[in-house]
Amino acid sequence: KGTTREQRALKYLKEHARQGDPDSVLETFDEFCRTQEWAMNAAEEKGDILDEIVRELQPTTCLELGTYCGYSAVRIARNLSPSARLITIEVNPDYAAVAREVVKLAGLQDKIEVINLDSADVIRELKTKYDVTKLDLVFLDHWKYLYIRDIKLIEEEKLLKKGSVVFADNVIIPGAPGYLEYIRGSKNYKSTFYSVHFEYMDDMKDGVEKSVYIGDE
Ligand SMILES: O=c1[nH]cnc2c(O)cc(-c3ccc(F)cc3)c(-c3ccc(F)cc3)c12
Ligand SMILES: [Mg+2]
Repeated sequence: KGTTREQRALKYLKEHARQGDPDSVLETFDEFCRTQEWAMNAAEEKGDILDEIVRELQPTTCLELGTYCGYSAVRIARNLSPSARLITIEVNPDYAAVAREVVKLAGLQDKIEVINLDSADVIRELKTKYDVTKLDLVFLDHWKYLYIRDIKLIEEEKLLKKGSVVFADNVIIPGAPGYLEYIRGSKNYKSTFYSVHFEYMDDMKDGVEKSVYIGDE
């Protein structure tokens, strides 16, 4: 079959979701993952916690590391205020291409910017090239070994302010070696762990970690 799983998911979304309706795109993607093929979306319990964070925080500037097909980008952006924006970084060009289509299908292309580059390179240029002053919300959902590298880089760039939230997926499966020790051991964060089901798998447990930045500006 010449198509990839991500292309098949996009095809399904284009055929079954309502254009311009983020909720429909998410519901349809969940249906695809439950009935056709599993995909690594921060969905269900993970998505519910993400929704809660966005609704409570009302972030103006959000950064997501690891776009994949754009599911969580749509999930975040659908709850953002009119002038708020999400920058999401995806190193894999095939995933980024699908994500851009999913974002367009949801009608959120004015709120979401998908960048097909390495996260470290973009983080270093957020202030100068991407017109960012501070990040209100960071969602870590890319490669487990990069969580600690990138959070340190974000701190180095002084991109966090008191109250900024760093939300990390997969801290149990597959785990984020070093990240949990680092963030829980840091005096600059107040962290909370949530035990959740692994996306679309009722018999597997994963974990997400919500860390509020309390350190110096
Ligand atoms: O890489 C991921 N990035 C962001 N979120 C992920 C997620 O929510 C789940 C998984 C995941 C998939 C299958 C499995 F059996 C266990 C875990 C992965 C992942 C991990 C290692 C891999 F080798 C390939 C995929 C990611
Ligand atoms: Mg994940």
